[in-house]
Amino acid sequence: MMNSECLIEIEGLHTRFGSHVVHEDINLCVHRGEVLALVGGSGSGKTALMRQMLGLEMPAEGAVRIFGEPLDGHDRKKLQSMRNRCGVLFQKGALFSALSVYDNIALPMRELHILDEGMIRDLVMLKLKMVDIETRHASKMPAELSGGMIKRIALARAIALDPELLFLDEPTAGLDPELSEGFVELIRTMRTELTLTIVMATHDLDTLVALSDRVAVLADQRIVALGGLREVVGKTHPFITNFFRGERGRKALGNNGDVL
Ligand SMILES: Nc1ncnc2c1ncn2[C@@H]1O[C@H](COP(=O)(O)OP(=O)(O)OP(=O)(O)O)[C@@H](O)[C@H]1O
Repeated sequence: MMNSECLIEIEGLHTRFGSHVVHEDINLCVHRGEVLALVGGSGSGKTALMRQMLGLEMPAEGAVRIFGEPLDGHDRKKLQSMRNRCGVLFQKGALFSALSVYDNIALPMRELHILDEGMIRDLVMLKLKMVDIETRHASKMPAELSGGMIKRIALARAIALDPELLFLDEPTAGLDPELSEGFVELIRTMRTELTLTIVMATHDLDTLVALSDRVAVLADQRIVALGGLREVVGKTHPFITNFFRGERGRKALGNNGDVL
């Protein structure tokens, strides 16, 4: 049974690319208001799963519902209106290089065709403030910006339409530890201010510890563990042991593997 408490619900999902099986029988409920982290080895299908949650790709088998509605069988307009309730910060293509900071953030607003330029201007400036970027940078091009600024501006674009649901693919990849910490803090603030539900893929344990309420571990084409960090760390799957119990894990979780 589909559960009304689930902002995203996945039932019996299979993903295949030709003969390559990526997911087999994935079942998952993302609760409203939670931060759910997807972890798994490279190629375990974290990005593919998020793309299917957004309806950018369709599963070979199974069903995905977001906001209580199935993703298949909709016309483009309906699908677009569901996507407008989602913000996306994907690893690749964080910003359009040919557009200024201002135009990058304004783009999703303009695509709605209901806001006038004055209103868009106010909203762009507000979003820049929310991500701690001074408005004087609005006319800059992405090539003139540091990696940390690009992430913040990409986040400003992701929240341009005040989404309920935010997808983050490796949000702190490519940032040094200090910038990464600042960015995580920003996401935490944003989460509270905007009462967001977040689905995030990450390899970074510090990000995972700082942000996630629950963790879903993808391995062997399935979700092999799902729960709070403490619960997941206690499981004995080889991926989990390697991922959480190495030197990196001890640093992020504390010497005893304690997450608190
Ligand atoms: N459109 C596609 N066509 C063919 N194969 C694909 C496609 N998208 C993903 N794959 C394959 O599916 C598998 C899962 O890819 P995905 O990018 O979801 O993994 P991931 O867990 O996000 O990996 P990473 O941590 O490296 O980003 C990979 O083997 C990838 O090559």
